[in-house]
Amino acid sequence: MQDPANMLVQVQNLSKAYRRGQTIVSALQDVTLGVKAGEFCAFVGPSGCGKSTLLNLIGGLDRPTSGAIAIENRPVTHASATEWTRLRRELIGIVFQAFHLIPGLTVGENVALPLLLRGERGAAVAERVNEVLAAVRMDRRRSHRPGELSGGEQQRVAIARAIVHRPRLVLADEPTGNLDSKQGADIVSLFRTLPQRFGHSVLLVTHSESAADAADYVWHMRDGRLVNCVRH
Ligand SMILES: Nc1ncnc2c1ncn2[C@@H]1O[C@H](COP(=O)(O)OP(=O)(O)OP(=O)(O)O)[C@@H](O)[C@H]1O
Repeated sequence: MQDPANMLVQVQNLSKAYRRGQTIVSALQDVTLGVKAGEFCAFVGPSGCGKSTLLNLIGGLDRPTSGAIAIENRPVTHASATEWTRLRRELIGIVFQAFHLIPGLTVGENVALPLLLRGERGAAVAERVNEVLAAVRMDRRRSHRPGELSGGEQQRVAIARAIVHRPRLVLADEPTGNLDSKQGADIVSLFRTLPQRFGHSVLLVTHSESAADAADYVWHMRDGRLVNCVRH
């Protein structure tokens, strides 16, 4: 058994069922796992096996049917929507397949948003935005709008936005799904190297074998369950 004190994320017997008309869909069944600070963990498995459901539960974007989640040893299973918003502002960054940048804002303004939402202002915001944009090699595009960037560049900006508030945990759901293989490999290498510099953990949901290969370990999922774990 792993020492709970070392765990950034602890998931215990987590299950999620959805009602679809008269039937109950069991999306996640009895999942237990722990993630340590700084670890890069990938989840792979066939479509519909519950990967996004698991990530959404850990990020508070959905609620479990049963089981428990703790982040930094804080029980968050029954956190309210407001508490989850605060937790995400403090501790969690999320990267989606579809980038979700705000088209009317510049790259710099998009990346600054999580800091502004926390009430931060002034030179410290500009400095931090510059630091993370440089880390994803997008500092020269600070004044561009998302529509002027390639998909890979937009995803690099989305990663900068996800780490700007120094989260302990970054959740990424199919972040290379809209990219060609070269851009995808670039994004995966950022997920590999950024934790070494910024110290966060990464949980990555992917269909890509090569993306999963970059992780410290890979959980294979099937029918809502974790079936085995491969360490690299
Ligand atoms: N909001 C919902 N309402 C009903 N069923 C849902 C809902 N969200 C997910 N499901 C079902 O739960 C199961 C797991 O879905 P999930 O999206 O977690 O799988 P996945 O492994 O991420 O799939 P993919 O690789 O295709 O994204 C699927 O059968 C899906 O149809």
